[in-house]
Amino acid sequence: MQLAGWRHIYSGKVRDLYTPADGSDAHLLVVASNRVSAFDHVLEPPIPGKGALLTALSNWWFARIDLPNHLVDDRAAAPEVPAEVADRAMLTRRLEMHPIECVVRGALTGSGYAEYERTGAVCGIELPAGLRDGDLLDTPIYTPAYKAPLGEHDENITFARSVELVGEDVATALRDASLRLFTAARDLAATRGVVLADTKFEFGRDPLTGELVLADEVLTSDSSRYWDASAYHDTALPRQDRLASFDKQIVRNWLSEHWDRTGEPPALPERIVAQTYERYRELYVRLTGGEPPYAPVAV
Ligand SMILES: N#Cc1c(N)ncnc1-c1cnn(Cc2cccc(F)c2)c1
Repeated sequence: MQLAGWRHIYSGKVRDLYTPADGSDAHLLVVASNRVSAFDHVLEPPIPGKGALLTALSNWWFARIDLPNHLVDDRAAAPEVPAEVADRAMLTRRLEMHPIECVVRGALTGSGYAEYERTGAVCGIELPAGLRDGDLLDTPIYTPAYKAPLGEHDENITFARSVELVGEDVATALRDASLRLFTAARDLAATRGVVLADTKFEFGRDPLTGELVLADEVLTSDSSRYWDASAYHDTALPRQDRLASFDKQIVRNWLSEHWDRTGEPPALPERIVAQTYERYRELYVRLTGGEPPYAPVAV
């Protein structure tokens, strides 16, 4: 997408990164698309309103986190944010990003559970035997990953390896901040009937002050797993329903019934698009207590 005053430099599955077209290097524009991904595929069509809703959720969390973050407050000294993306863009300070995905897990699932099944540990952290997919951990664990080159899969590493990569002081600060932020967010989500199972933070160093700065998006359902607490604790439900991702399960269930996982996935029907937006909206309302800033035009 062309944006006046900005040059596109990278597209992830669901977000796009821009640098100022005038060549200045103090800022970046992070634009959340309406794209949705599942099973490592970007799906069609986009979900109208998704980008704006997740940007609002990230901003809501940033405002409640007592750490310096990369959002630009004083926009007078920064390039203008184009109106067409204003509700789904973050104008940020450009940081020297640490090459670590700071993953914190309060429950064992996904790649963490797969590693546990193979080794009995995750990122070198030994866990009790007999844990099952989705089990809550007695205490959250920090399971960092080394950020692979853009577009490749990240590699789970031990804390000791993160020390080798970024030094003892930074590695310790990343771990301690990530565990503290996760625990606070998990406890807040629990009061809203939502289980925060895991999340991923990214941090950078401010080149002007040297301080540790929270970057990227925070605690969105693209960077985190959120489950409905009542379903999660209903042990009579099938496990897949107890661990249903708040926002993507509708899409995953429909694809499981309409795609054999070969070739490209079929386009989502309009009703699945509408139901999926409603799930994003329900998560936003449950967590924040307010309405999201944007509702797609009724079709
Ligand atoms: N945030 C931030 C940030 C910053 N404030 N300063 C320097 N670099 C980054 C930065 C670099 N990669 N990413 C991940 C990313 C985000 C959005 C879209 C993508 F495709 C990829 C973040």
